[in-house]
Amino acid sequence: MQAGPKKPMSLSNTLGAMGVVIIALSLPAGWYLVYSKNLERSSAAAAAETLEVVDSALHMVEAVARERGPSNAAMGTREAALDRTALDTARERSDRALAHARQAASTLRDPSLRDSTQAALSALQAHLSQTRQRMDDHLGKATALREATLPNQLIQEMFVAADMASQLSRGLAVGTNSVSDHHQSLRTLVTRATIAAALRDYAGRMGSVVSMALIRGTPLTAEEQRMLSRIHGRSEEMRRHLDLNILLSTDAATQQALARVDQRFFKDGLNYVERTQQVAPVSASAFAERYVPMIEPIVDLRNQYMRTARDAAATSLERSQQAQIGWTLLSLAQNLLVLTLLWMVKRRVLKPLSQAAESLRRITSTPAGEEEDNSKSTSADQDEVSRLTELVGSLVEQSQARLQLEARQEKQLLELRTLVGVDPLTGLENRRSVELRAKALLAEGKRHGFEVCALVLDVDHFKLVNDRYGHPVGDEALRTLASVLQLSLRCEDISGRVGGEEFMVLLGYCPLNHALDKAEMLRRRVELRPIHIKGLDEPLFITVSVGVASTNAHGHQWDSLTSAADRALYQAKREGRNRVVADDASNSAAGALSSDSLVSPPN
Ligand SMILES: Nc1nc2c(ncn2[C@@H]2O[C@H](COP(=O)(O)OP(=O)(O)OP(=O)(O)O)[C@@H](O)[C@H]2O)c(=O)[nH]1
Repeated sequence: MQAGPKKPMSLSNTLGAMGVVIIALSLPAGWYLVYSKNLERSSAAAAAETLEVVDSALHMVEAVARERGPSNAAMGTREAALDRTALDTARERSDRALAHARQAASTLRDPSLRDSTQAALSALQAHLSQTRQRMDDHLGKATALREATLPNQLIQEMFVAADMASQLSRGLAVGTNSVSDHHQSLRTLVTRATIAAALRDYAGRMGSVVSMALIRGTPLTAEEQRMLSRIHGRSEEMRRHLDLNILLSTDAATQQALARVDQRFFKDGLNYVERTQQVAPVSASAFAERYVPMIEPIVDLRNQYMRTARDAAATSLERSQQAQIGWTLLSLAQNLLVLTLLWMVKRRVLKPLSQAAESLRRITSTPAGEEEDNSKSTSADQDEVSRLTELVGSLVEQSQARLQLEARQEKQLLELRTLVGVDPLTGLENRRSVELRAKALLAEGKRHGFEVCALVLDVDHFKLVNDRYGHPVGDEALRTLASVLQLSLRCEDISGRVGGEEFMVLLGYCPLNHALDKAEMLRRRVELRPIHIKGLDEPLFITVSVGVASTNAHGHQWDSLTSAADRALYQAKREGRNRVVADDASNSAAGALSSDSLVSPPN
């Protein structure tokens, strides 16, 4: 079987298909956009949450480092004078910080980071417990029985605990980096906060080393000297890093915090440690009292970094939430707009087009009985516009045919009217009709003995009207004259156009004096009737000359009566036009009759 020619799709269906394609393309694009914005938002949320965990870890690092001070003091105090209050408070603070860090770590989204953090926290807790137990055993012994080298070992173990806590916080900071790939500023801030926390630990270690010597009451050992210079070296390294940050930082609060660390720890604090070794020794608690406030600005700096990081994370989260909402709404609005546009085109363009095509189809449909033109395509094969175009084409064809038909009909009507005795220009009777009816009237007048008068009216200087204003204006003048006749005569009077600009009126049962009055009235009305011509400012006026003849003078014969009226008309023309003249014989007959006061007998 051979496949037929492919049918074009209707515009409505094309529009529908376009809508489906646009929506099908834009939905995944919109979805992808919203999805990627959602990823950014959850990445920002995860970064903000991880920051909290890092912050709690840094607090823990500090708490563990601070536990060393009371531990040192306790180990350097004689058994009898031992007051554990400060030590217990410091341990409780460390435990609280550890518990808080453990709780915060449980919220981490990355399971491997969460598990490794929990494991590191457990290890730290175990190490601390063990070290504390050994310390408590040591403190429980009488001073004389105490092992002399154990405090140093235990302080070393506390250093290990601090190292474990620092390592844990660095691991978390690295974890934060992976979460906040899109948040470069967060990464930098967390790294700096970690450095500050590490610096705080090193500063504390310096104090611990010096305190131990002060507690012992002996100068620093060679090992302690090496340890101090190592710590000093690391601290200076961090200082260089932080000084570099001063140059990079644009935040005034951070710059102030950095300047305070520089002044209080790197200048005052390190000088004090140096002096304490060389000049007269002080008590451990007096040293701690002066030294600890000098390292506090490092904690402030760390807090400042974390504060800035938290603010940046919150701003980033807020922005990404707004962006997600914005893009979701935009994507929805775009789809809605496309659908609305398509719907409007369908409703405002295609529907009226179809309705217009349907109306045209009804107008142009082949009348019943006639055969359909099979060469024309059917509506099902076409779209709305081609259908409408074809229908308009056939409507134009039909109108042209109709116009030709109307012209033919008008011509036929003209011929018909001439045949039935109507003058086509004025609508009055033509010469033939006037003559027929006049002869009937004359015959009746003759039989019943009544007088008939004939009036012949001729437009004066009509040739001039034609020559000056053109033939159409002349025609209009003739129509005006005809309307004056129609409005002025009785229905039983006979009137008609018998020549170019010549009209005739026959009045039955009419004596000559009445006929003359009537003729005068007609002449007057024509003279006064303005003819308004398009394009002319002033109206046109015409006059007529009227010739009148009576059967009383000429008998009831058509030829003799009309000849007499014609003669009277020529006389009126000769006498100057725009006047009514009765022929002499008619006047005489009327004169004789009026003197006799008699009605003329029938001929
Ligand atoms: N517009 C128009 N002119 C017509 C018609 N029939 C005759 N005429 C014109 O009427 C004019 C008659 O001119 P004339 O016979 O010279 O008479 P006139 O100019 O009226 O002069 P007088 O009768 O002597 O006053 C001619 O120019 C004819 O062409 C018609 O149906 N329409």
